[in-house]
Amino acid sequence: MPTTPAIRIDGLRSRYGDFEAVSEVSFEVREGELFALLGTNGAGKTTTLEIIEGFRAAHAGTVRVLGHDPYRERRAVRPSMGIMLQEGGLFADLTVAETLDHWRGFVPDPRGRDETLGLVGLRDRAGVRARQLSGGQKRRLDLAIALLGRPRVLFLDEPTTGMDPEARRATWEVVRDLVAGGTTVLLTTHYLEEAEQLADRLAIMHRGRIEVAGTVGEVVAGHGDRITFHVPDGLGVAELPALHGTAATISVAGGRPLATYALGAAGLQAELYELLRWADERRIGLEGLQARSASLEDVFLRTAGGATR
Ligand SMILES: Nc1ncnc2c1ncn2[C@@H]1O[C@H](COP(=O)(O)OP(=O)(O)OP(=O)(O)O)[C@@H](O)[C@H]1O
Repeated sequence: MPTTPAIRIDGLRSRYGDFEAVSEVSFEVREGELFALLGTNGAGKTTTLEIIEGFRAAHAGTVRVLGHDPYRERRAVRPSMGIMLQEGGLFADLTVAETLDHWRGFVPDPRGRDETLGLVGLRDRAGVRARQLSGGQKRRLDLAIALLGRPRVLFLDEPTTGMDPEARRATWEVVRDLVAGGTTVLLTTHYLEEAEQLADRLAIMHRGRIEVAGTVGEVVAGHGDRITFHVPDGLGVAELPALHGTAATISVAGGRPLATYALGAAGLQAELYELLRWADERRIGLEGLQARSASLEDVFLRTAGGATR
């Protein structure tokens, strides 16, 4: 049975003066799913998020969070929302415990302080002042503040920026547990691996519009396969073969030229066979040879380059 989406955006537009930062954006976030909003710099993610959070009015279109207009019916919906601000809630001289105590005062029936610190792995930092925390620990304290009200809908704006890989993975576990417990999450991130790890569905924005949306599988489908290898020493780029008519593009990886074939319809097996036969006949070893499906990063880079338009 279809349920009402937790977030529904339809035909959203937003302008700064004459400049349209968000143009006709529509998407839904279902109750209990994690939806990732990705995009190039300046794509309009923050503007979209601020409108959904109720901080900014839309110029056109409809926005509903749990069935309410988050700007006009703020009081009805705000208690159900958790917003992870970018260090907005931290006071340099308050300890971690004092920071949470301060914010607990604004939330009806808040989550316990120790429980919240335990959730984000900051229990052993309770007595440390905010200004003495590392960048990643500050982000975890921002997350703790957002979780105090046991939100039904949680907004995470680049939640793991500044975290080391271990802290990032620990935060992903926290977020996974929240989603497993029924929390709806809208995430923005520049880390594509984060979206691949966490998102049930995602959208990629570019220049104010959503260019592609769906599950990771749906988004990468139709973007073909990739074959890559290091261009052998002494071989000119012009000497590389075209595989079923597709020429290699050259980038630099590890200080060496890397050949990439973005393949289409012929299929990976046939094109790989053609390449290996070519190399065999010339007794050339293909170092670092990889054959794989398109990744989210491939789709993102194509979107950023305008290739999907
Ligand atoms: N207050 C403002 N006044 C004028 N233009 C703005 C303002 N805020 C944002 N913009 C412009 O609107 C566009 C969208 O900005 P937004 O911050 O929403 O993008 P973003 O996707 O969050 O970018 P990033 O990933 O770089 O944070 C950009 O071109 C930006 O320069």
